[in-house]
Amino acid sequence: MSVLETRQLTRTFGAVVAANSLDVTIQRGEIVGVIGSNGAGKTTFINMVTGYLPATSGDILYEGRSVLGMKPRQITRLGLARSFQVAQLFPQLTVLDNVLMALAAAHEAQPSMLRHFETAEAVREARRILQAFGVAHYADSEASAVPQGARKLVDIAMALVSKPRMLLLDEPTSGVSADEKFPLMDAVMAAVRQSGVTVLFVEHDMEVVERYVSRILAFYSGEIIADGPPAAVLGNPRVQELVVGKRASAREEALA
Ligand SMILES: Nc1ncnc2c1ncn2[C@@H]1O[C@H](COP(=O)(O)OP(=O)(O)OP(=O)(O)O)[C@@H](O)[C@H]1O
Repeated sequence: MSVLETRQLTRTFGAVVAANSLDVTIQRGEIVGVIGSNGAGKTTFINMVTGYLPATSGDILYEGRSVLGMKPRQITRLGLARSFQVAQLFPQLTVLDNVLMALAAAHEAQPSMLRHFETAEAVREARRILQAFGVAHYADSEASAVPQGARKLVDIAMALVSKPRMLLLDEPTSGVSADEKFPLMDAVMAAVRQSGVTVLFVEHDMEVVERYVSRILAFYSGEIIADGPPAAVLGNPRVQELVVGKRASAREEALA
């Protein structure tokens, strides 16, 4: 059985068709990269699948069950977690306390019960998670004082504490320096392999995509114009013209 399946999934914003009848099937254990130029519909797709944006029409099946119309929390509880383009940490709390909060949320604790998640066992589990992501040395630092790459890792670690079976990452390397991006992705992938979670991530950096994924979905103007192994998709002339080329020229313009 597939982990995720969308059927004719569509979202419009007025006259803009941000997702046009998307049929996507993701199998267990796949690591899938989603690429596309600005405005191609990547975030719209992730937001619909995770319940942050209602679909205009179509269906979304997670492990064979429709999650259409469910709230983000309900979808997370079913085992489909996500991280955001900007790390969603409580800046004044320490990194350890952020992970403890995520552990409490994963157990659906009420605020009055949060104290129960500061047990020696919970702290040990939180430290183990930080260790798995290579950021244990930041455990007692305030989240706002931690470098961007490490903050992103903590954010992704927090998405994994609920032990999801599928993880959606929106631009894990955005805002991260060139030096940090491969160590960050190595740490994420090591943790992902350990947990066996299926991953789909949006990524603008083709070097990152090529290195870490087994399959690419290329979006353009709300449609998927190519779907397959990295070499085939990145070598596809339409992808080169409409996705890779556009990104390269946008970068050149920005540098000019
Ligand atoms: N809330 C909204 N209201 C109106 N239009 C929207 C809204 N969200 C997205 N759109 C439009 O839908 C289209 C797809 O946008 P989306 O953000 O999904 O693209 P993207 O591929 O994630 O782009 P980026 O790489 O810039 O994040 C764009 O034309 C965008 O302007």
